[in-house]
Amino acid sequence: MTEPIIKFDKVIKRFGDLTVLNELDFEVNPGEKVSIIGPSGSGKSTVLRILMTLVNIDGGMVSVDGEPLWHEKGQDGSLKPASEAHLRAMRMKLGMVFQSFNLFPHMTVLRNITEAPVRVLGLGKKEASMRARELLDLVGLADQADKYPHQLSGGQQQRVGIARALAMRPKILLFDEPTSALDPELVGEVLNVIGGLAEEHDLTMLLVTHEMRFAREISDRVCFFDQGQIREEGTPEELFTDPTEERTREFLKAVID
Ligand SMILES: Nc1ncnc2c1ncn2[C@@H]1O[C@H](COP(=O)(O)OP(=O)(O)OP(=O)(O)O)[C@@H](O)[C@H]1O
Repeated sequence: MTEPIIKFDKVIKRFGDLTVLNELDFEVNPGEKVSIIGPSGSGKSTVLRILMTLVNIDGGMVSVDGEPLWHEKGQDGSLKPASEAHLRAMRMKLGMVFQSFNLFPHMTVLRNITEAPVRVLGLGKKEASMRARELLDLVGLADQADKYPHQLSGGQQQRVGIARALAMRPKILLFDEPTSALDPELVGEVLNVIGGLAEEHDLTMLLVTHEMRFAREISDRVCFFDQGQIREEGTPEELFTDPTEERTREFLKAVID
């Protein structure tokens, strides 16, 4: 059996009195494209933030690529909280595309993409530029390398965000509502790029989205989150056409109608 590349085992996350993840069990297999859907506040983005090591967990265990993420083995073999060095090493396995692009405003498009590979991976500038240009080509922006983010549309900026995440060659790519900050007419171009990646790459993809039609098209599996747990999951066909849970039906009716 394939080992999951992402595994949440009874994970608890609280913010003060609010329990956001309530003993969450969740797995993603290598190469799988999984969408997380669900009502606002159900903990979807928190799952991504935990994976990016932006927020710590309060209980349970998260593993990425077979290794504990928030823990590491001490000399006596027991698990202790992860050191900064362990978190940094684990973070390299993941890339994230943010809702608000998060590009460096004072750097050109090319430099936005080469910066981390040069600084973090130690790539030569020439090689990093060559790879960045290939990635810009992949996202349809080969002719925008020397522009600054403010000279691009939101859709173009988000495509640079995708190229920038890919430049670090992550095993897993996370998308946090990648189109929700865009004007409606710019959503399609970003979804096309993500859809193309999903089709052509063996990259593992985990996507939090409100775009139901898109989740349906690109996902191998869709998970419906509710109150910090997976209420229902299945193939897009199963979940969207014939959900078994009343709560899933209500949610889909509200967002699709
Ligand atoms: N840093 C934080 N401090 C306090 N509360 C937080 C923090 N981050 C998230 N929360 C709360 O945790 C809950 C879950 O947040 P999360 O962003 O994971 O929800 P979501 O399902 O992604 O929602 P949405 O679809 O609205 O983005 C929300 O009630 C949110 O207000």
